[in-house]
Order: sequence, then C-alpha cells, then structure tokens
Amino acid sequence: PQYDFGIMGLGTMGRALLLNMADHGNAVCGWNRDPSKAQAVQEETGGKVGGFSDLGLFVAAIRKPRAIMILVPAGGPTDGVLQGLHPYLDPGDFVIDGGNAHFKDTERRITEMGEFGFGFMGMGVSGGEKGARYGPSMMPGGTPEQYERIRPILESVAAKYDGEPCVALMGARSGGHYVKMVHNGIEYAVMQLIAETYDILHRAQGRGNDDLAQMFGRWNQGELQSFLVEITSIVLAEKDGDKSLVDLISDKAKSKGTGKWTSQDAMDLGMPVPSIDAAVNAREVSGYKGDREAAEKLYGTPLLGNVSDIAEGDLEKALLASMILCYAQGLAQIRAASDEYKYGTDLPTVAKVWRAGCIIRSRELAHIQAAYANRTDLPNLLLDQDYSRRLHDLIPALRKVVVSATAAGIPIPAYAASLNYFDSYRTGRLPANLIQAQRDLFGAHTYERLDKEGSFHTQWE
Ligand SMILES: O=C(O)[C@H](O)[C@@H](O)[C@H](O)[C@H](O)COP(=O)(O)O
Repeated sequence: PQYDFGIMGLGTMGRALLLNMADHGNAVCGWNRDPSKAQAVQEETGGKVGGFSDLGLFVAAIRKPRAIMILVPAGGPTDGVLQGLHPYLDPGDFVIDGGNAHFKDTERRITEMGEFGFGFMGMGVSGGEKGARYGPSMMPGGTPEQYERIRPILESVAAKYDGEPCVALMGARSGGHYVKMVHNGIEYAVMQLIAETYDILHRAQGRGNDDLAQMFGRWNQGELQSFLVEITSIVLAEKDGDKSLVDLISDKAKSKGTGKWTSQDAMDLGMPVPSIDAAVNAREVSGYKGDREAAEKLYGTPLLGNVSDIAEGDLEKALLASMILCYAQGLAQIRAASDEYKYGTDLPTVAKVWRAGCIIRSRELAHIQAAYANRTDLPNLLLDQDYSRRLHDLIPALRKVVVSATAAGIPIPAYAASLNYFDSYRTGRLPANLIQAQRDLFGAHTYERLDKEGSFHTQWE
C-alpha cells in the first residue's frame, strides 16, 4: 500500500482537504462513488493523489493501521458509508468523521465500530472550502494513539498561528465534535450580534451599505479583528448591477442544526448560553416572514423612535463586549460537557486551535487562551481579572445600545441576552429565592435556607 491516509467523499470539503494534504507532501488518496470526481483529483495533481471509485482497491491502497476520513453529509449518509466500508477494514483500522455530526451519533458509532475492532474518531473541520484547501482549524476527538497516527498529516495542512498548527486532540471520544458544535453555536451568536449592529446602523440610523462596508473594514483593523467582521465588510460591498446584493437577499436565515444542538445540550447540562439560544431563536423567527409582514401591518411601523444617541464607537464596544460574553458562555459549556462526559478537554488548547482557520477566529482568542492558560481551573472568563477590567470599560456602551435600541423597538435578542447574562452572572443575590418559595407553595418542591442546613417545606396558606 502506498498511501498514508484516505478521504472518502470528494465533494467541496473532501476534495479541498485532499489537495491541501497533497500540497504538503502527504501520500494520500481519495474515494468517490462517482468515478469522475476520483479521476479529477488524480489528474489535477498529476497522479500525486490516488483517485478511486472501487472501495476495495481504495482501502487496500492505505497502509495499516488504516486511517480513513469520511466527509459526507451528517446523519444517514455517514452511517451508509460506514456500512459499506466495514467488509474491507481490518481490526486496528479507524475512521475519522470530518462532518458536522451530532456528538451522540459519534458516541454511537464509536461503540458500533468498536464491536468489530475498528476505531472511530469525530473531528470538527472549520473554515469552509477555502479553509479546507489552504488551512482549516481542526478539532479531533479520540485516543492519543489514534491522534498520533494522523497528527503529522493534520498539522501539515492546518491553519497556522505564530507558526503553531490549529489542530490538537480536543478530548476523548466525541469531544472533538462537541467542541465543533459549540464553535458553531458561538458562530451563530456572533453572526446575530453583527446583524443586530447592522440593523441599528442601516435601518434605524440610515447609513448605506458602502459606508458600513468601510466601517466594518475599519473595525477589522482593531480589537474586533475577526473573520466574521472581515466578511461582513466584503458582503456589504458586494454589488448586483447598481444595487447592493445584500438588499436583494431574503431575510429568512437557514440552519443545519449545530446551533440548535448546542442550545439543547447546554440546557440538558444546566449550563446557560443565552446569547446562543437567542441567535437560534432569531433564525427561527426570521423564518416566519409572512407572519412578520402581517404583524407589521397590524402594529404599524416597527421603528418607534430614533437611536441617534448611539455612536459608532458605542456599537464597536458593545459588539466586542458581547463577543467576549459569547465565548465565555461557549467555553463554560465545553468545560461542563467535559466534566459530564469525561472528555478531559483542555480549554487553553481549544482557544489555541480557534485562533486561526475557523469561522470564529479572532484577535480576541489570543487573550482568551492566555486567560485560561493563566488559571486552568477558571470556571468562566468573567472571573478572570483582566477580563473584568476590560468588560468594566466595555459594558456601559453595551448597556446604552440595549436601552436605546429597545426603546426604539429594534429587536436585539443577542445583545439583550448578552447583557442580561452579564448582569445575572455578576449578581450575588438573584430573585431565585422567590421562585423557590413559589415552587414550594404549589408543588411542595422544598427549598434551602441561607441560615440553616437541609431542605425545607412550608405550609404557605
Ligand atoms: O466552521 C465552519 O466551517 C462552519 O460552521 C461550517 O461547519 C458550516 O458552514 C456550518 O454548518 C454552518 O451552519 P448552519 O448551516 O447551521 O448555519
């Protein structure tokens, strides 16, 4: 066998990653059901990459223990490919799922493949087609032995930050897919925050897309430097004839599930991620376009006032504060999941791998990595000294934006959720005591007291 690694599924991501691996001198081959795609990669690499459509020949061409990556749509298609692969694998071989799989599916597949003596890893790959082709961020989960077998190949193609590859073992079993899922949850929240920022500046303050494209371009030179701010500048500048393309796009946001899964599992863990929840909800509300138009007729013009008191600088600070609060929520969720599911995930390493290549890459991640490296048992970024100082300076602008936009009737679910998360988290005495009393009154659910040990129930009437 002449290849070290194989990729199944030569669609957008599979083909891009395979070419990237070939560029870095790796002996790799690809398989695709449609032979033309397999042939195409072989031809465009002058035969450096092996292209197969015969599964038996593909598997036989890879050195043992075989490491085979699958990049096909999540869910049923992934199980289908695994079924097909089984007869050709030998004990010790392992498969890496590079799709956006649900972490519970990954757990199931680890067990199912294990029954045949095969290994299974779940690996998040972030950065889209361009990332896969020239440097993705990768989040594998599995055993150190499995990772060591593929580490040199992954490190060679990964995005680099200060020369360091943005790939590392994220944790045991489905820990990699879990980290990628939460990455996407944070992606949803930051995209929603940017959309709310745009709505205040464009719809309420009447600033044009070209002007705002330049503003986001400027912001991308500062503390907000990030891939999502950068692409917002590009998107707002894009023309369709003499019109802004963005103005022609339907305001119904789609999603493939990872954000929703993040919220669902956070609730199961009892770990609040309200900014992510708000972003998932906002996409769902946007889907009710017809109802929204009918409601607008019923309730009249949405804008109830102007927000001229909100300066560009306020929004720049409010966005940065809220982005930090989104990372704080996501990383706290990963810590809670690692404790609950025994992943052994190291948060400084997660922040490190997100510094380049992935969709949520930003200048902020270097600070986040430093905060967690500084105190590895940090329960939440909000408890870091440096962050408390920075948020102290940034939060007043966020508060001003939330107050003014709310008064003007502008929907800002992610901004509001972020500020409320901050205010709840920094409040030592919340009114949950009243909720405990109400629960005890109508359901005898008992409560704890501040002055005595034990749990108590009161005959309230
Ligand atoms: O990290 C990435 O490269 C992206 O997150 C990628 O995984 C994909 O674009 C998402 O699936 C988009 O998610 P939605 O379709 O749910 O917006």
